Amino acid sequence: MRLDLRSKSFGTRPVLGALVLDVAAGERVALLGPSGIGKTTLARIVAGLDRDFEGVLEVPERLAMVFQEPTLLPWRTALLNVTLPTGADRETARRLMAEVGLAGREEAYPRQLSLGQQRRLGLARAFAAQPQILLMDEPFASLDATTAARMLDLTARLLDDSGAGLILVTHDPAEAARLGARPLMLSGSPAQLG
Ligand SMILES: Nc1ncnc2c1ncn2[C@@H]1O[C@H](COP(=O)(O)OP(=O)(O)OP(=O)(O)O)[C@@H](O)[C@H]1O
Repeated sequence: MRLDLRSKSFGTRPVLGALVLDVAAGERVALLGPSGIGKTTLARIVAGLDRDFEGVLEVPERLAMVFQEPTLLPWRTALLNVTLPTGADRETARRLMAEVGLAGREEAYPRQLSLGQQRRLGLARAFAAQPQILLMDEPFASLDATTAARMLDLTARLLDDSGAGLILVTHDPAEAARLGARPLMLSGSPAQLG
């Protein structure tokens, strides 16, 4: 994917200046930088969730996004939370649920799952979409250390198996290193990323 951003503002307030973000197929990059610098804004632009910017965006057909909040459908079972938004078949969904340690919980509703389990379900859903690029915005924040480490390991394995590229928004350079993601630092000045 490639984003040639000229500028991004919220109303009259400029948030991001000119930058180029270039991510080759299968490549993993991490967007790092201080709070408020615009990491989430940049990820939302790449995801197609924010089209109100000046610039040119080229993305592959299949993108998946994992947020800090799992954003599951509360009135659907865990299995349907994987199949419905992605179009994946039930077998694929079961296999991915098993890979993230949720075998046997297919018929559970999100509220019956712990936060860590909901996050893992969100991860299974993301990979069920067979993304060419996975976008993750602080996906390991507010998890206890053991759960976060487990999620990181799972993410690394699923990325290895699928060959998907990664754009990770994080505060933590160690997370980027664990996932083999090239660190890209957002700073206040015009940037060339990639
Ligand atoms: N919908 C919005 N409307 C107006 N301003 C916004 C909106 N979303 C973000 N901003 C502002 O844009 C700037 C960048 O926010 P963004 O969330 O992208 O930063 P971030 O680097 O991801 O921060 P953090 O690491 O704290 O999540 C901030 O000053 C924020 O207040």
